[in-house]
Amino acid sequence: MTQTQVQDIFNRIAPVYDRLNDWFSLGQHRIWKQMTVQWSGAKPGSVAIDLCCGSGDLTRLLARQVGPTGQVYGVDFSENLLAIAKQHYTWTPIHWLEANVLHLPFPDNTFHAATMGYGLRNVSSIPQALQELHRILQPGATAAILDFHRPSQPLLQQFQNWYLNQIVVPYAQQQGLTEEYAYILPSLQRFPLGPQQVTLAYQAGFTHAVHYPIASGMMGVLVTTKSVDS
Ligand SMILES: C/C(=C\Cc1cc(O)c2ccccc2c1O)CCC[C@H](C)CCC[C@H](C)CCCC(C)C
Ligand SMILES: C[S@@+](CC[C@H](N)C(=O)[O-])C[C@H]1O[C@@H](n2cnc3c(N)ncnc32)[C@H](O)[C@@H]1O
Repeated sequence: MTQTQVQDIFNRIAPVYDRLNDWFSLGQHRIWKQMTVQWSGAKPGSVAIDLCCGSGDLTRLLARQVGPTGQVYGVDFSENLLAIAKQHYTWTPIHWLEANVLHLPFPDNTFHAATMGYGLRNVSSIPQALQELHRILQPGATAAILDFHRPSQPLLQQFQNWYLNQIVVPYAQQQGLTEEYAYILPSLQRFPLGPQQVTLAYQAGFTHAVHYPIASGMMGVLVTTKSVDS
């Protein structure tokens, strides 16, 4: 799928994106995103960035974590999802940026922490995204990258496939978004498993990387740190 096709998918689902995420995950995605913020190591006063921020719910959790003395940037190339993100008020001002995370307009070694929620599986080049992420992080900084994951247990794999095909897609079809949500399962099947994500992080220059399966292995968080000697 090309970058433009991905951009079009998210521009089209923008009006229902948050609501369907809450429904389909029974609200659990908010917990998964809070876990991601915790794993990023962001703390009060940090200068942090949320890549592929979409409608900004993870970005707002990051802003709450860094507090009024910190700074947060939310970056996405979906104009329609960013428009939704900008509608929300937050105590900590968030800098919203419409940009491609493969070509970020930030100097090297800028950020104390980074998050990415359900973005890595959707970029056109995972290695390039990880290299750009490594470049903008300060030495010693950590990124936490949340996405789908394929559970190792066959029964859970069958449940995940069934849920996506028999619950998610049919309901999305009622919203006229069949193609958009039918994209999830094949994108998940192409997505590297945890150990492969760790290898990709090391190849991008990170010196520490761990993948944590969550939600019975149906989701996962890659936590990776840039060397203090970078
Ligand atoms: C927030 C979530 C998914 C974000 C998301 C990511 C994508 O790449 C998409 C691509 C195309 C359309 C939409 C998305 C998209 O919304 C995770 C929660 C939403 C999921 C659709 C629900 C998946 C649920 C698990 C497979 C099983 C959960 C079982 C339990 C009932 C919680
Ligand atoms: C599934 S949404 C995730 C949104 C949000 N992070 C969340 O956790 O709900 C994936 C987002 O990645 C964005 N995206 C995909 N590739 C991108 C790229 N190369 N540059 C910027 N944004 C990108 C899409 O526009 C979309 O908003």
